[in-house]
Amino acid sequence: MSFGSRVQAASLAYGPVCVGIDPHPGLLEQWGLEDSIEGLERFAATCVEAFAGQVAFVKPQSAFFERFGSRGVAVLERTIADLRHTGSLVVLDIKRGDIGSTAAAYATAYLDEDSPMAVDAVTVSPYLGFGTLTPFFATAELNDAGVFVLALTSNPEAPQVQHAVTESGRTVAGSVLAQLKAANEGLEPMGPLGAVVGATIGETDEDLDIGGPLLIPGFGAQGGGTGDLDRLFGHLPPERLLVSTSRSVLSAGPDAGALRAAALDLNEQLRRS
Ligand SMILES: O=C(O)c1cc(=O)[nH]c(=O)n1[C@@H]1O[C@H](COP(=O)(O)O)[C@@H](O)[C@H]1O
Repeated sequence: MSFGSRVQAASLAYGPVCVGIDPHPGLLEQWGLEDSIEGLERFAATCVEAFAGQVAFVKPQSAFFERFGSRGVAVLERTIADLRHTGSLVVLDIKRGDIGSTAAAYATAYLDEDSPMAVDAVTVSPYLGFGTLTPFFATAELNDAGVFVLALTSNPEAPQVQHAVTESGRTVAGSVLAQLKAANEGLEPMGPLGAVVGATIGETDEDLDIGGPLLIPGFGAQGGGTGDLDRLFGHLPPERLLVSTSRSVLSAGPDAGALRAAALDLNEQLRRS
């Protein structure tokens, strides 16, 4: 089943919420856990218990695992294995991007089903040139996986690069979005190539109708709300929108039931709005 079909099915079944698994030092403390490998293991296992098969999308943030070295990466690997094929799609947040030959190695590491770290989709950065992402797209296609390309990110520093105007007269973000749209063209119910567009970007004239999924961070802790979602994305099919939030759901922990309830409540709220 294509990634686009899987996104549509998961979103229709559960709603648009993508819960970020970000074992942030502040959250570990809030959950009464040590900022240690044992704390990380407990945090990740609780997230699996709370969210696996309960929400459409989960997005582990690799950085918070990598900071514990190889043992942290081993926890990430186990977390991915426990989350996959439960009904929830795993979007691994790695924001990788490099020259083509190295990009091919990253693509194999995360999108080849034979890899121990294989996931349903990854986040990538286009700032070495959109063409360097080709190995990610090719490996995704072979494995029915997806790729989310940074376009209009949620952080306040983003416009400096993303709003810059290119030789074509388009902005950098507009150029990324246009290339994704061209690559997704004709694919139903949507193509496998997504864009990252923050809920916090304010107004935009860019064409967000790329024929693929949008990963929408910045909802909750970074200030994005339902009004922003309606204004920016209300014209798009809802099953293409992955509303990503980490801290605002995770702060309901450490009880797995309370975490699950927070995610399900948010899905209800977004479905109604
Ligand atoms: O790709 C992302 O998920 C992402 C893109 C972006 O533009 N902004 C952004 O905050 N993120 C990630 O989304 C998560 C934000 O978490 P909260 O602000 O706690 O909801 C972090 O893991 C960020 O790395």
